[in-house]
Amino acid sequence: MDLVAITKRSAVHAKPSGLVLQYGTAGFRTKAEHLDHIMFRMGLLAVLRSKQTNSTIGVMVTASHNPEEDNGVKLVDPLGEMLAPSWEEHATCLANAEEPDLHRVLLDISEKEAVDLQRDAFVVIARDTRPSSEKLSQSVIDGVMVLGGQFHDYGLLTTPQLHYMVYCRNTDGQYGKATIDGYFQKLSKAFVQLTKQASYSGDENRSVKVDCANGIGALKLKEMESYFSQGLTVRLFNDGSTGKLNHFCGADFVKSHQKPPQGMEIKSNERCCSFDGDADRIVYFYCDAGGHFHLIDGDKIATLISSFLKELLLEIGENLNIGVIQTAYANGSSTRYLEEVMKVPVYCTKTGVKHLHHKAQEFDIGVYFEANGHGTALFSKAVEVKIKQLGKELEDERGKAAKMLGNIIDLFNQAAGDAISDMLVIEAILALKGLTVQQWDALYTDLPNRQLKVKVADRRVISTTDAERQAVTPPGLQEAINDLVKQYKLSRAFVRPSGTEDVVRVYAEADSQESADRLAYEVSLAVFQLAGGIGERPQSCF
Ligand SMILES: CC(=O)N[C@H]1[C@@H](OP(=O)(O)O)O[C@H](CO)[C@@H](O)[C@@H]1O
Ligand SMILES: [Mg+2]
Repeated sequence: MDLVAITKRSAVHAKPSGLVLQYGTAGFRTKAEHLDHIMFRMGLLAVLRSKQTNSTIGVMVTASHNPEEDNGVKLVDPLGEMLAPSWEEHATCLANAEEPDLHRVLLDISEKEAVDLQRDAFVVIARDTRPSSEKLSQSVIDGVMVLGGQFHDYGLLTTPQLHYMVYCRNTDGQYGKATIDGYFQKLSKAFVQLTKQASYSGDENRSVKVDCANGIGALKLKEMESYFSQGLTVRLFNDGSTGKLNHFCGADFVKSHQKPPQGMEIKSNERCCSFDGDADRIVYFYCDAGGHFHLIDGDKIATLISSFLKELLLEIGENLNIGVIQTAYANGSSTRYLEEVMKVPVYCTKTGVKHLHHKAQEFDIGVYFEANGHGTALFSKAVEVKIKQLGKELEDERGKAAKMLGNIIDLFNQAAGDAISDMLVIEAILALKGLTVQQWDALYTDLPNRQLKVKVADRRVISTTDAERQAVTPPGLQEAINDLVKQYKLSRAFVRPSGTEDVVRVYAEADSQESADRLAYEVSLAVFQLAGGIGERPQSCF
Protein backbone atom coordinates (compact mmCIF):
# COMPACT_ATOMS: atom_id res chain seq x y z
CA MET A 1 0.00 0.00 0.00
CA ASP A 2 1.44 3.34 -1.05
CA LEU A 3 0.35 5.41 1.91
CA VAL A 4 1.66 8.69 0.52
CA ALA A 5 -0.29 8.27 -2.72
CA ILE A 6 -3.45 7.34 -0.82
CA THR A 7 -3.18 10.42 1.39
CA LYS A 8 -2.66 12.65 -1.63
CA ARG A 9 -5.62 11.32 -3.59
CA SER A 10 -7.80 11.17 -0.52
CA ALA A 11 -7.28 14.90 0.01
CA VAL A 12 -8.86 15.43 -3.42
CA HIS A 13 -11.90 13.43 -2.25
CA ALA A 14 -12.02 14.94 1.23
CA LYS A 15 -14.65 13.85 3.71
CA PRO A 16 -16.94 16.67 4.88
CA SER A 17 -16.31 16.92 8.62
CA GLY A 18 -19.01 15.55 10.87
CA LEU A 19 -20.71 13.53 8.14
CA VAL A 20 -21.53 10.01 9.35
CA LEU A 21 -23.07 7.48 6.98
CA GLN A 22 -23.87 3.82 7.31
CA TYR A 23 -23.66 1.00 4.78
CA GLY A 24 -27.31 -0.06 4.98
CA THR A 25 -29.58 -2.56 3.24
CA ALA A 26 -28.87 -0.87 -0.07
CA GLY A 27 -25.30 0.37 0.49
CA PHE A 28 -24.71 4.10 1.02
CA ARG A 29 -27.42 6.47 -0.07
CA THR A 30 -27.77 10.22 0.42
CA LYS A 31 -27.62 13.54 -1.44
CA ALA A 32 -25.16 13.17 -4.32
CA GLU A 33 -23.08 16.16 -3.19
CA HIS A 34 -22.06 14.30 -0.01
CA LEU A 35 -20.82 11.18 -1.70
CA ASP A 36 -17.53 11.94 -3.43
CA HIS A 37 -15.32 10.68 -0.57
CA ILE A 38 -17.57 7.64 -0.13
CA MET A 39 -17.09 6.69 -3.78
CA PHE A 40 -13.30 7.04 -3.57
CA ARG A 41 -13.22 4.94 -0.40
CA MET A 42 -15.51 2.27 -1.85
CA GLY A 43 -13.02 2.03 -4.72
CA LEU A 44 -10.34 1.32 -2.10
CA LEU A 45 -12.52 -1.20 -0.31
CA ALA A 46 -13.45 -3.02 -3.52
CA VAL A 47 -9.74 -3.55 -4.19
CA LEU A 48 -9.23 -5.08 -0.73
CA ARG A 49 -12.28 -7.32 -1.13
CA SER A 50 -11.07 -8.40 -4.56
CA LYS A 51 -7.61 -9.27 -3.21
CA GLN A 52 -9.13 -11.16 -0.30
CA THR A 53 -11.52 -13.24 -2.40
CA ASN A 54 -9.20 -13.48 -5.38
CA SER A 55 -12.21 -12.57 -7.51
CA THR A 56 -13.72 -9.72 -9.46
CA ILE A 57 -15.79 -7.35 -7.31
CA GLY A 58 -18.49 -4.99 -8.60
CA VAL A 59 -19.24 -1.40 -7.64
CA MET A 60 -22.62 0.02 -8.67
CA VAL A 61 -23.31 3.74 -8.51
CA THR A 62 -27.05 4.23 -8.09
CA ALA A 63 -29.72 5.32 -5.64
CA SER A 64 -32.43 3.13 -7.16
CA HIS A 65 -35.87 4.68 -6.52
CA ASN A 66 -34.61 7.75 -4.60
CA PRO A 67 -35.08 11.24 -6.05
CA GLU A 68 -32.77 12.37 -8.82
CA GLU A 69 -30.65 14.58 -6.52
CA ASP A 70 -29.62 11.56 -4.43
CA ASN A 71 -27.07 8.95 -5.28
CA GLY A 72 -25.54 5.89 -3.70
CA VAL A 73 -23.13 3.03 -4.04
CA LYS A 74 -23.04 -0.65 -3.28
CA LEU A 75 -20.48 -3.38 -3.68
CA VAL A 76 -21.23 -6.67 -5.43
CA ASP A 77 -19.61 -9.84 -4.07
CA PRO A 78 -18.05 -12.60 -6.24
CA LEU A 79 -21.18 -14.59 -7.06
CA GLY A 80 -23.12 -11.49 -7.90
CA GLU A 81 -24.46 -11.30 -4.36
CA MET A 82 -24.73 -8.43 -1.91
CA LEU A 83 -21.62 -7.63 0.12
CA ALA A 84 -20.96 -9.96 3.10
CA PRO A 85 -22.13 -8.47 6.44
CA SER A 86 -18.63 -8.24 8.00
CA TRP A 87 -17.55 -6.16 5.00
CA GLU A 88 -20.59 -3.92 5.35
CA GLU A 89 -19.13 -3.01 8.74
CA HIS A 90 -15.73 -2.34 7.19
CA ALA A 91 -17.43 -0.16 4.61
CA THR A 92 -19.06 1.90 7.35
CA CYS A 93 -15.74 2.26 9.26
CA LEU A 94 -13.87 3.30 6.14
CA ALA A 95 -16.59 5.75 5.10
CA ASN A 96 -16.55 7.50 8.45
CA ALA A 97 -12.78 7.53 9.12
CA GLU A 98 -11.31 11.04 9.40
CA GLU A 99 -8.55 11.72 6.86
CA PRO A 100 -5.57 11.09 9.19
CA ASP A 101 -7.04 7.72 10.23
CA LEU A 102 -7.66 6.41 6.73
CA HIS A 103 -4.46 4.31 6.51
CA ARG A 104 -4.97 2.80 9.88
CA VAL A 105 -8.50 1.73 8.97
CA LEU A 106 -7.30 0.28 5.66
CA LEU A 107 -4.56 -1.64 7.43
CA ASP A 108 -6.97 -2.81 10.15
CA ILE A 109 -9.38 -4.21 7.58
CA SER A 110 -6.54 -5.90 5.70
CA GLU A 111 -5.28 -7.48 8.89
CA LYS A 112 -8.66 -8.59 10.21
CA GLU A 113 -9.61 -10.13 6.87
CA ALA A 114 -6.13 -11.55 6.14
CA VAL A 115 -5.98 -9.69 2.82
CA ASP A 116 -2.90 -10.62 0.79
CA LEU A 117 -1.89 -7.15 -0.34
CA GLN A 118 0.47 -8.53 -2.97
CA ARG A 119 -2.38 -10.11 -4.92
CA ASP A 120 -3.90 -8.58 -8.04
CA ALA A 121 -7.30 -6.96 -7.81
CA PHE A 122 -10.00 -6.51 -10.43
CA VAL A 123 -13.05 -4.30 -10.04
CA VAL A 124 -15.95 -3.73 -12.44
CA ILE A 125 -17.93 -0.52 -12.22
CA ALA A 126 -21.30 0.59 -13.59
CA ARG A 127 -23.69 3.48 -13.04
CA ASP A 128 -27.29 4.56 -13.52
CA THR A 129 -28.47 7.62 -15.49
CA ARG A 130 -28.44 10.21 -12.67
CA PRO A 131 -26.66 13.47 -13.61
CA SER A 132 -24.20 12.93 -10.72
CA SER A 133 -23.38 9.29 -11.51
CA GLU A 134 -20.64 9.75 -14.09
CA LYS A 135 -18.46 11.97 -11.93
CA LEU A 136 -19.04 9.78 -8.87
CA SER A 137 -18.04 6.64 -10.74
CA GLN A 138 -14.79 8.41 -11.70
CA SER A 139 -14.12 8.84 -7.99
CA VAL A 140 -14.60 5.08 -7.50
CA ILE A 141 -12.07 4.47 -10.28
CA ASP A 142 -9.66 6.89 -8.61
CA GLY A 143 -9.87 4.80 -5.43
CA VAL A 144 -9.32 1.55 -7.33
CA MET A 145 -6.29 2.94 -9.16
CA VAL A 146 -4.55 4.39 -6.13
CA LEU A 147 -4.47 0.91 -4.57
CA GLY A 148 -3.11 -0.53 -7.81
CA GLY A 149 -6.31 -2.35 -8.80
CA GLN A 150 -7.25 -3.14 -12.39
CA PHE A 151 -10.75 -2.23 -13.50
CA HIS A 152 -13.33 -2.28 -16.25
CA ASP A 153 -15.91 0.49 -16.46
CA TYR A 154 -19.15 -0.80 -18.01
CA GLY A 155 -20.60 2.72 -18.04
CA LEU A 156 -24.40 2.68 -17.98
CA LEU A 157 -25.97 -0.59 -16.75
CA THR A 158 -28.96 -1.58 -14.66
CA THR A 159 -28.01 -2.79 -11.17
CA PRO A 160 -28.88 -6.45 -11.93
CA GLN A 161 -26.83 -6.31 -15.13
CA LEU A 162 -23.74 -5.43 -13.09
CA HIS A 163 -24.53 -8.31 -10.69
CA TYR A 164 -24.78 -10.57 -13.74
CA MET A 165 -21.39 -9.39 -15.11
CA VAL A 166 -19.69 -10.08 -11.77
CA TYR A 167 -21.23 -13.55 -11.61
CA CYS A 168 -20.17 -14.36 -15.19
CA ARG A 169 -16.61 -13.18 -14.63
CA ASN A 170 -16.16 -15.26 -11.49
CA THR A 171 -17.53 -18.47 -13.00
CA ASP A 172 -15.22 -18.41 -16.04
CA GLY A 173 -18.06 -17.49 -18.36
CA GLN A 174 -20.03 -20.65 -17.47
CA TYR A 175 -23.01 -18.56 -16.43
CA GLY A 176 -22.79 -16.42 -19.56
CA LYS A 177 -20.62 -13.89 -21.37
CA ALA A 178 -19.76 -10.87 -19.23
CA THR A 179 -20.78 -8.30 -21.84
CA ILE A 180 -24.02 -6.42 -22.40
CA ASP A 181 -24.40 -8.26 -25.69
CA GLY A 182 -23.90 -11.55 -23.83
CA TYR A 183 -26.68 -10.62 -21.42
CA PHE A 184 -29.06 -9.58 -24.20
CA GLN A 185 -28.30 -12.74 -26.19
CA LYS A 186 -28.68 -15.19 -23.31
CA LEU A 187 -32.01 -13.85 -22.11
CA SER A 188 -33.48 -13.18 -25.54
CA LYS A 189 -32.57 -16.60 -26.90
CA ALA A 190 -34.33 -18.29 -23.99
CA PHE A 191 -37.34 -15.98 -24.31
CA VAL A 192 -37.76 -16.48 -28.06
CA GLN A 193 -37.47 -20.27 -27.66
CA LEU A 194 -40.16 -20.19 -24.98
CA THR A 195 -42.63 -17.98 -26.79
CA LYS A 196 -42.35 -20.05 -29.98
CA GLN A 197 -44.35 -22.68 -28.12
CA ALA A 198 -47.00 -20.25 -26.91
CA SER A 199 -50.60 -20.48 -27.98
CA TYR A 200 -51.17 -16.79 -27.31
CA SER A 201 -51.99 -14.90 -30.47
CA GLY A 202 -52.81 -11.38 -31.63
CA ASP A 203 -50.74 -8.22 -31.28
CA GLU A 204 -52.68 -7.10 -28.22
CA ASN A 205 -51.48 -10.08 -26.23
CA ARG A 206 -47.94 -9.85 -27.49
CA SER A 207 -47.37 -6.36 -26.23
CA VAL A 208 -46.77 -4.77 -22.86
CA LYS A 209 -46.51 -1.16 -21.78
CA VAL A 210 -43.51 -0.39 -19.62
CA ASP A 211 -43.09 2.59 -17.29
CA CYS A 212 -39.30 2.93 -17.09
CA ALA A 213 -39.24 5.46 -14.20
CA ASN A 214 -37.20 7.76 -16.49
CA GLY A 215 -34.22 5.62 -15.63
CA ILE A 216 -31.63 3.23 -16.98
CA GLY A 217 -34.23 0.52 -17.68
CA ALA A 218 -35.47 2.54 -20.68
CA LEU A 219 -32.04 2.71 -22.29
CA LYS A 220 -31.33 -0.96 -21.83
CA LEU A 221 -34.76 -2.10 -23.00
CA LYS A 222 -34.40 0.02 -26.13
CA GLU A 223 -31.02 -1.58 -26.84
CA MET A 224 -32.42 -5.04 -26.21
CA GLU A 225 -35.78 -4.73 -28.00
CA SER A 226 -34.60 -5.99 -31.38
CA TYR A 227 -33.18 -9.17 -29.79
CA PHE A 228 -36.58 -10.43 -28.58
CA SER A 229 -39.03 -8.61 -30.86
CA GLN A 230 -40.17 -11.92 -32.40
CA GLY A 231 -41.81 -12.77 -29.09
CA LEU A 232 -42.87 -9.43 -27.62
CA THR A 233 -43.44 -5.76 -28.40
CA VAL A 234 -42.57 -3.39 -25.56
CA ARG A 235 -44.03 0.09 -25.56
CA LEU A 236 -41.88 2.33 -23.41
CA PHE A 237 -43.10 5.26 -21.31
CA ASN A 238 -41.18 7.53 -18.96
CA ASP A 239 -38.09 6.75 -20.97
CA GLY A 240 -36.11 9.70 -19.61
CA SER A 241 -36.47 11.88 -22.68
CA THR A 242 -38.56 14.49 -20.86
CA GLY A 243 -39.52 13.49 -17.30
CA LYS A 244 -37.48 13.37 -14.11
CA LEU A 245 -36.15 10.12 -12.65
CA ASN A 246 -38.64 8.37 -10.31
CA HIS A 247 -40.84 11.49 -10.26
CA PHE A 248 -44.48 10.36 -10.03
CA CYS A 249 -43.50 7.18 -11.81
CA GLY A 250 -41.64 3.90 -11.37
CA ALA A 251 -42.29 0.72 -9.39
CA ASP A 252 -41.82 2.30 -5.98
CA PHE A 253 -44.30 5.11 -6.74
CA VAL A 254 -46.88 2.71 -8.19
CA LYS A 255 -46.58 0.26 -5.30
CA SER A 256 -46.60 2.79 -2.49
CA HIS A 257 -49.29 5.11 -3.91
CA GLN A 258 -51.31 2.24 -5.37
CA LYS A 259 -51.98 4.24 -8.52
CA PRO A 260 -50.72 4.37 -12.12
CA PRO A 261 -47.63 6.42 -12.96
CA GLN A 262 -47.92 9.77 -14.67
CA GLY A 263 -46.78 9.98 -18.27
CA MET A 264 -48.45 6.76 -19.39
CA GLU A 265 -51.62 6.38 -21.41
CA ILE A 266 -53.54 3.40 -20.12
CA LYS A 267 -56.56 1.88 -21.82
CA SER A 268 -58.80 -0.41 -19.82
CA ASN A 269 -57.48 -3.91 -19.21
CA GLU A 270 -54.11 -3.23 -20.85
CA ARG A 271 -51.16 -5.06 -19.36
CA CYS A 272 -48.67 -2.57 -17.92
CA CYS A 273 -45.59 -2.79 -15.73
CA SER A 274 -43.28 -0.39 -13.91
CA PHE A 275 -39.54 -0.67 -13.31
CA ASP A 276 -37.77 1.27 -10.58
CA GLY A 277 -34.91 3.71 -11.26
CA ASP A 278 -32.16 1.08 -11.52
CA ALA A 279 -34.42 -1.65 -12.94
CA ASP A 280 -34.06 -4.23 -10.20
CA ARG A 281 -37.75 -4.13 -9.26
CA ILE A 282 -40.92 -4.64 -11.22
CA VAL A 283 -44.65 -4.51 -10.53
CA TYR A 284 -47.50 -5.08 -12.98
CA PHE A 285 -50.85 -3.28 -13.06
CA TYR A 286 -53.94 -2.57 -15.12
CA CYS A 287 -57.07 -0.45 -14.94
CA ASP A 288 -60.38 -2.26 -15.34
CA ALA A 289 -63.35 -1.11 -17.42
CA GLY A 290 -64.68 0.81 -14.43
CA GLY A 291 -61.39 2.73 -14.20
CA HIS A 292 -60.25 0.91 -11.06
CA PHE A 293 -56.54 0.46 -10.65
CA HIS A 294 -55.26 -3.08 -9.92
CA LEU A 295 -51.73 -3.63 -8.64
CA ILE A 296 -50.00 -6.96 -9.22
CA ASP A 297 -47.09 -6.89 -6.81
CA GLY A 298 -44.10 -9.09 -6.01
CA ASP A 299 -46.27 -11.57 -4.10
CA LYS A 300 -48.47 -12.24 -7.11
CA ILE A 301 -45.40 -12.44 -9.34
CA ALA A 302 -43.92 -15.09 -7.02
CA THR A 303 -47.22 -16.97 -7.11
CA LEU A 304 -47.40 -16.99 -10.91
CA ILE A 305 -43.79 -18.11 -11.22
CA SER A 306 -43.86 -20.81 -8.55
CA SER A 307 -47.13 -22.30 -9.79
CA PHE A 308 -45.73 -22.47 -13.32
CA LEU A 309 -42.51 -24.10 -12.11
CA LYS A 310 -44.48 -26.60 -10.05
CA GLU A 311 -46.60 -27.55 -13.06
CA LEU A 312 -43.51 -28.06 -15.20
CA LEU A 313 -41.90 -30.27 -12.57
CA LEU A 314 -45.04 -32.36 -12.43
CA GLU A 315 -44.97 -32.83 -16.21
CA ILE A 316 -41.30 -33.70 -16.14
CA GLY A 317 -41.95 -36.11 -13.28
CA GLU A 318 -39.22 -34.68 -11.07
CA ASN A 319 -39.89 -34.31 -7.40
CA LEU A 320 -37.67 -31.37 -6.57
CA ASN A 321 -37.70 -29.33 -3.46
CA ILE A 322 -39.21 -25.93 -4.26
CA GLY A 323 -39.71 -23.11 -1.79
CA VAL A 324 -41.05 -19.58 -1.88
CA ILE A 325 -39.34 -16.96 0.25
CA GLN A 326 -41.18 -13.85 1.41
CA THR A 327 -40.81 -11.15 4.05
CA ALA A 328 -43.29 -10.01 6.69
CA TYR A 329 -44.64 -7.49 4.13
CA ALA A 330 -46.03 -10.27 1.93
CA ASN A 331 -49.79 -10.01 1.78
CA GLY A 332 -51.45 -12.61 4.04
CA SER A 333 -53.61 -13.78 1.13
CA SER A 334 -50.54 -14.65 -0.92
CA THR A 335 -49.03 -16.73 1.85
CA ARG A 336 -52.32 -18.54 2.40
CA TYR A 337 -52.79 -19.19 -1.32
CA LEU A 338 -49.25 -20.54 -1.74
CA GLU A 339 -49.46 -22.80 1.31
CA GLU A 340 -53.05 -23.97 1.19
CA VAL A 341 -54.00 -23.97 -2.48
CA MET A 342 -50.69 -24.54 -4.19
CA LYS A 343 -49.13 -26.60 -1.38
CA VAL A 344 -45.80 -24.84 -1.77
CA PRO A 345 -43.79 -24.31 1.42
CA VAL A 346 -43.34 -20.63 2.25
CA TYR A 347 -40.55 -19.16 4.38
CA CYS A 348 -40.30 -15.70 5.87
CA THR A 349 -37.00 -13.83 6.25
CA LYS A 350 -35.98 -10.40 7.39
CA THR A 351 -36.48 -7.50 4.95
CA GLY A 352 -33.69 -6.94 2.42
CA VAL A 353 -32.97 -9.10 -0.60
CA LYS A 354 -29.75 -10.55 0.76
CA HIS A 355 -31.76 -12.41 3.40
CA LEU A 356 -34.24 -13.77 0.84
CA HIS A 357 -31.47 -14.68 -1.59
CA HIS A 358 -29.55 -16.69 1.01
CA LYS A 359 -32.63 -18.58 2.11
CA ALA A 360 -33.57 -19.34 -1.52
CA GLN A 361 -30.16 -20.96 -2.03
CA GLU A 362 -31.17 -23.76 0.37
CA PHE A 363 -33.64 -25.23 -2.15
CA ASP A 364 -33.40 -27.08 -5.46
CA ILE A 365 -35.56 -24.23 -6.70
CA GLY A 366 -36.00 -21.14 -4.53
CA VAL A 367 -38.36 -18.38 -5.65
CA TYR A 368 -38.03 -15.15 -3.71
CA PHE A 369 -39.80 -11.83 -4.00
CA GLU A 370 -40.30 -8.85 -1.78
CA ALA A 371 -43.84 -7.48 -2.02
CA ASN A 372 -42.37 -4.37 -3.67
CA GLY A 373 -41.31 -6.42 -6.70
CA HIS A 374 -37.66 -7.26 -6.09
CA GLY A 375 -36.95 -10.92 -6.66
CA THR A 376 -35.91 -13.80 -8.85
CA ALA A 377 -35.68 -17.60 -8.81
CA LEU A 378 -32.57 -19.61 -8.02
CA PHE A 379 -31.88 -23.11 -9.35
CA SER A 380 -29.20 -25.35 -7.88
CA LYS A 381 -26.43 -26.31 -10.29
CA ALA A 382 -27.45 -29.99 -10.04
CA VAL A 383 -31.04 -29.14 -11.03
CA GLU A 384 -29.91 -27.05 -13.98
CA VAL A 385 -27.65 -29.82 -15.30
CA LYS A 386 -30.31 -32.50 -14.84
CA ILE A 387 -33.14 -30.54 -16.44
CA LYS A 388 -31.06 -29.52 -19.44
CA GLN A 389 -29.93 -33.11 -19.92
CA LEU A 390 -33.52 -34.38 -19.81
CA GLY A 391 -34.46 -31.69 -22.34
CA LYS A 392 -31.82 -33.07 -24.72
CA GLU A 393 -32.49 -36.77 -24.16
CA LEU A 394 -36.29 -37.00 -24.10
CA GLU A 395 -38.39 -36.51 -27.22
CA ASP A 396 -41.82 -36.79 -25.53
CA GLU A 397 -44.00 -34.40 -23.53
CA ARG A 398 -41.63 -34.74 -20.59
CA GLY A 399 -38.78 -33.61 -22.82
CA LYS A 400 -40.82 -30.66 -24.03
CA ALA A 401 -41.48 -29.57 -20.43
CA ALA A 402 -37.80 -30.06 -19.55
CA LYS A 403 -36.74 -27.89 -22.52
CA MET A 404 -39.19 -25.27 -21.38
CA LEU A 405 -37.80 -25.34 -17.85
CA GLY A 406 -34.25 -25.20 -19.22
CA ASN A 407 -35.13 -21.98 -21.03
CA ILE A 408 -36.85 -20.55 -17.95
CA ILE A 409 -33.65 -21.24 -15.98
CA ASP A 410 -31.64 -19.29 -18.57
CA LEU A 411 -34.15 -16.46 -18.62
CA PHE A 412 -33.85 -15.72 -14.91
CA ASN A 413 -31.02 -13.53 -13.70
CA GLN A 414 -29.86 -15.73 -10.84
CA ALA A 415 -27.43 -13.13 -9.54
CA ALA A 416 -30.11 -10.63 -8.50
CA GLY A 417 -33.73 -9.54 -8.92
CA ASP A 418 -33.93 -8.02 -12.39
CA ALA A 419 -36.89 -6.10 -13.84
CA ILE A 420 -36.01 -6.91 -17.47
CA SER A 421 -35.46 -10.61 -16.83
CA ASP A 422 -38.54 -10.89 -14.58
CA MET A 423 -40.68 -9.10 -17.17
CA LEU A 424 -39.60 -11.56 -19.86
CA VAL A 425 -40.25 -14.54 -17.54
CA ILE A 426 -43.72 -13.23 -16.72
CA GLU A 427 -44.53 -12.45 -20.35
CA ALA A 428 -43.40 -15.95 -21.36
CA ILE A 429 -45.51 -17.62 -18.66
CA LEU A 430 -48.62 -15.57 -19.52
CA ALA A 431 -48.14 -16.41 -23.19
CA LEU A 432 -47.55 -20.12 -22.56
CA LYS A 433 -50.53 -20.44 -20.25
CA GLY A 434 -52.73 -18.14 -22.35
CA LEU A 435 -53.47 -16.05 -19.26
CA THR A 436 -54.69 -12.45 -19.34
CA VAL A 437 -53.51 -10.00 -16.73
CA GLN A 438 -57.00 -10.09 -15.18
CA GLN A 439 -56.94 -13.88 -14.86
CA TRP A 440 -53.52 -13.68 -13.24
CA ASP A 441 -54.78 -11.00 -10.85
CA ALA A 442 -57.78 -13.17 -9.94
CA LEU A 443 -55.60 -15.96 -8.45
CA TYR A 444 -56.36 -14.49 -5.04
CA THR A 445 -57.58 -11.19 -3.59
CA ASP A 446 -55.09 -9.16 -1.58
CA LEU A 447 -56.08 -8.37 1.99
CA PRO A 448 -56.48 -4.60 2.42
CA ASN A 449 -53.31 -3.23 4.00
CA ARG A 450 -51.61 -0.02 5.02
CA GLN A 451 -48.01 0.98 5.59
CA LEU A 452 -47.13 4.02 7.70
CA LYS A 453 -43.93 5.64 8.95
CA VAL A 454 -43.33 6.99 12.45
CA LYS A 455 -40.48 9.31 13.40
CA VAL A 456 -38.77 8.49 16.69
CA ALA A 457 -35.67 9.93 18.38
CA ASP A 458 -33.69 6.71 17.96
CA ARG A 459 -35.22 3.91 15.92
CA ARG A 460 -32.71 1.42 17.39
CA VAL A 461 -34.89 1.26 20.54
CA ILE A 462 -37.04 -1.12 18.50
CA SER A 463 -35.59 -4.60 18.19
CA THR A 464 -37.43 -7.49 16.62
CA THR A 465 -37.46 -11.26 16.33
CA ASP A 466 -39.30 -13.93 14.30
CA ALA A 467 -38.27 -12.44 10.93
CA GLU A 468 -39.23 -8.97 12.19
CA ARG A 469 -42.81 -9.96 12.97
CA GLN A 470 -42.51 -9.49 16.75
CA ALA A 471 -41.08 -6.52 18.64
CA VAL A 472 -38.83 -7.50 21.57
CA THR A 473 -38.14 -3.94 22.73
CA PRO A 474 -39.26 -1.42 23.92
CA PRO A 475 -41.12 -3.22 26.69
CA GLY A 476 -44.87 -3.30 26.28
CA LEU A 477 -44.93 -2.51 22.56
CA GLN A 478 -45.63 -6.03 21.32
CA GLU A 479 -48.34 -6.49 23.96
CA ALA A 480 -49.95 -3.24 22.79
CA ILE A 481 -49.84 -4.43 19.16
CA ASN A 482 -51.34 -7.79 20.13
CA ASP A 483 -54.23 -6.07 21.91
CA LEU A 484 -54.96 -3.88 18.90
CA VAL A 485 -54.72 -6.72 16.38
CA LYS A 486 -57.29 -8.72 18.39
CA GLN A 487 -59.91 -6.06 17.71
CA TYR A 488 -59.97 -6.66 13.93
CA LYS A 489 -60.80 -9.58 11.66
CA LEU A 490 -58.17 -11.31 9.49
CA SER A 491 -55.70 -8.88 10.99
CA ARG A 492 -51.97 -8.74 11.37
CA ALA A 493 -49.59 -5.92 12.24
CA PHE A 494 -45.89 -5.45 12.92
CA VAL A 495 -43.34 -2.69 13.32
CA ARG A 496 -39.62 -2.53 12.48
CA PRO A 497 -36.93 0.09 12.15
CA SER A 498 -36.25 0.84 8.48
CA GLY A 499 -32.80 -0.06 7.17
CA THR A 500 -32.84 2.72 4.58
CA GLU A 501 -34.67 5.66 6.18
CA ASP A 502 -34.65 7.19 9.65
CA VAL A 503 -38.17 5.98 10.47
CA VAL A 504 -40.04 3.11 12.07
CA ARG A 505 -42.23 1.30 9.55
CA VAL A 506 -45.70 0.14 10.56
CA TYR A 507 -47.59 -2.49 8.56
CA ALA A 508 -51.17 -3.61 9.12
CA GLU A 509 -53.65 -5.68 7.22
CA ALA A 510 -57.27 -6.56 7.95
CA ASP A 511 -60.55 -7.56 6.35
CA SER A 512 -61.40 -4.07 5.07
CA GLN A 513 -59.41 -1.02 4.03
CA GLU A 514 -60.97 0.99 6.81
CA SER A 515 -59.92 -1.57 9.41
CA ALA A 516 -56.39 -1.84 7.98
CA ASP A 517 -56.07 1.98 8.03
CA ARG A 518 -57.40 2.20 11.55
CA LEU A 519 -55.19 -0.61 12.85
CA ALA A 520 -52.08 0.92 11.23
CA TYR A 521 -52.92 4.28 12.77
CA GLU A 522 -53.46 2.80 16.24
CA VAL A 523 -50.20 0.84 16.04
CA SER A 524 -48.42 4.04 14.94
CA LEU A 525 -49.72 5.79 18.05
CA ALA A 526 -48.43 2.93 20.21
CA VAL A 527 -45.00 3.26 18.56
CA PHE A 528 -45.04 7.02 19.03
CA GLN A 529 -45.88 6.67 22.73
CA LEU A 530 -43.69 3.68 23.63
CA ALA A 531 -40.68 4.14 21.34
CA GLY A 532 -39.96 7.85 21.77
CA GLY A 533 -41.86 9.50 18.94
CA ILE A 534 -40.72 12.97 17.88
CA GLY A 535 -42.44 15.77 15.99
CA GLU A 536 -46.12 15.61 15.24
CA ARG A 537 -48.20 12.73 16.56
CA PRO A 538 -49.26 10.31 13.80
CA GLN A 539 -52.37 11.55 12.01
CA SER A 540 -55.23 9.25 11.17
CA CYS A 541 -55.53 8.56 7.45
CA PHE A 542 -59.25 7.82 7.28
C1 LIG B 1 -41.01 -2.16 3.21
C2 LIG B 1 -40.05 -2.04 2.10
O1 LIG B 1 -40.45 -1.99 0.94
N1 LIG B 1 -38.75 -1.98 2.43
C3 LIG B 1 -37.69 -1.83 1.45
C4 LIG B 1 -36.64 -0.87 1.96
O2 LIG B 1 -36.11 -1.37 3.16
P1 LIG B 1 -36.38 -0.75 4.62
O3 LIG B 1 -35.39 -1.46 5.50
O4 LIG B 1 -37.79 -1.10 4.93
O5 LIG B 1 -36.20 0.72 4.53
O6 LIG B 1 -35.58 -0.76 1.00
C5 LIG B 1 -34.88 -2.00 0.78
C6 LIG B 1 -33.75 -1.72 -0.18
O7 LIG B 1 -34.19 -1.24 -1.40
C7 LIG B 1 -35.86 -3.04 0.25
O8 LIG B 1 -35.17 -4.25 0.11
C8 LIG B 1 -37.04 -3.19 1.21
O9 LIG B 1 -38.00 -4.05 0.70
MG1 LIG C 1 -33.81 -0.61 -7.23
